[in-house]
Amino acid sequence: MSSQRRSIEAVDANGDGAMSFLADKSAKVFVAGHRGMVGSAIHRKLEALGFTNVVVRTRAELDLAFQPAVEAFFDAERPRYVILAAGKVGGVHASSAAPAQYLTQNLRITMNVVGAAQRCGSVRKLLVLASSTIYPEDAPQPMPESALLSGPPAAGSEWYAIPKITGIKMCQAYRAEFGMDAIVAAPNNLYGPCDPFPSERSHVIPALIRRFHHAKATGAAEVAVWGSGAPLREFTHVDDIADALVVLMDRYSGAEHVNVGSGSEVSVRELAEAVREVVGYEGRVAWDASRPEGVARRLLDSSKMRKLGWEPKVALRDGIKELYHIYLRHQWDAKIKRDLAHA
Ligand SMILES: NC(=O)C1=CN([C@@H]2O[C@H](COP(=O)(O)OP(=O)(O)OC[C@H]3O[C@@H](n4cnc5c(N)ncnc54)[C@H](OP(=O)(O)O)[C@@H]3O)[C@@H](O)[C@H]2O)C=CC1
Ligand SMILES: C[C@H]1O[C@H](OP(=O)(O)OP(=O)(O)OC[C@H]2O[C@@H](n3cnc4c(=O)[nH]c(N)nc43)[C@H](O)[C@@H]2O)[C@@H](O)[C@@H](O)C1=O
Repeated sequence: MSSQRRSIEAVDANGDGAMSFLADKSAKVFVAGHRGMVGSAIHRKLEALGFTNVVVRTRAELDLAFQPAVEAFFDAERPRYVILAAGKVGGVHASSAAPAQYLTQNLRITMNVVGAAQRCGSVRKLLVLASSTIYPEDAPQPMPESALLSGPPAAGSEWYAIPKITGIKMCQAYRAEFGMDAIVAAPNNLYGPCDPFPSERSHVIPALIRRFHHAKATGAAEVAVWGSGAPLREFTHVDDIADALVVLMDRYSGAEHVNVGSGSEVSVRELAEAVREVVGYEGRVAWDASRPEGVARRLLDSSKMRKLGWEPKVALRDGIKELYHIYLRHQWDAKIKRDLAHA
């Protein structure tokens, strides 16, 4: 069967005769974190697929770190499916700069959502987002799912990685004790629309787009990029992740988490060169060794995800071009707002 055909066909994933996710488009689906990069991509994807009852809440409406509110929400809404894409997320510098917030916010959100989903009794399937940072720095590359807990996560990333590992273990525990169909996806570095562009805490791609654009606009002779340029990373576009999450919701039911990565690895140096070219900046790149370098390599073994019929579609350069256009549109909108305010 072709992967295209598999990707649109609804199957009985659990083998229990219950309707599959893709055949259940009028069921209530709660997407937690729908304004974020992953949450907005899955929200768009579900709407495009024809899901008619997707429930969302902003953080102001529902603080997922506050247990009584989360339980009241689940009791009132009684969703059939839940995708947990909310959390405190940031680039290489962010979690070590705010370790208490990363550890406690992410633990609270995961515990509250998984716990309330089980307690309310309506949830047929729950998907939690982990991350490739769960693996030890010396894991074999590409990293298989079995490398989990074969050593501690990289120093500095533990504040973010430990709640992610806890999420995997919670899903396994709830599956074992309550028979809950709780699954976990572990993506590698993601990029795409709704990845914020601010400076210090952002991920590398929006940070570089912003910096190269500013240098081009001001005629700066060089742009500083963090570290040595040597680290290797695997980037996956969020629209591809949204496809993968739908495949998992529809076809996967197992205690082990599932890696999701594009399989295309680039060095930070190659990435910076690609962003420089897309933006059209003609100056120099200067490597700033005083800024965080991150782990040397982080490539996922995504063969399990591929076997489920998922293939990434967005090439990195196309994704960077799309993001640069979004950035330019934001700049233009901001300029119009400023001009109107002063008119
Ligand atoms: N980005 C990446 O490269 C990767 C991400 N992941 C995982 O994917 C998931 C989504 O990440 P991503 O989309 O990038 O993150 P974003 O920061 O883009 O989005 C996270 C969302 O969670 C919401 N949120 C945070 N705290 C709360 C809270 N207390 N109550 C309600 N909502 C809250 C945020 O709301 P608000 O906008 O109001 O702050 C935001 O909408 C996370 O679990 C992350 O760990 C995994 C691998 C890589
Ligand atoms: C899977 C995992 O992915 C993310 O982990 P990360 O790889 O640390 O992400 P990053 O985008 O911050 O850095 C990637 C590389 O890029 C280099 N780099 C150069 N110049 C800048 C720069 O200006 N900013 C940033 N942030 N990095 C830079 C930086 O030194 C590093 O080598 C987590 O945020 C997390 O969300 C997650 O789950």
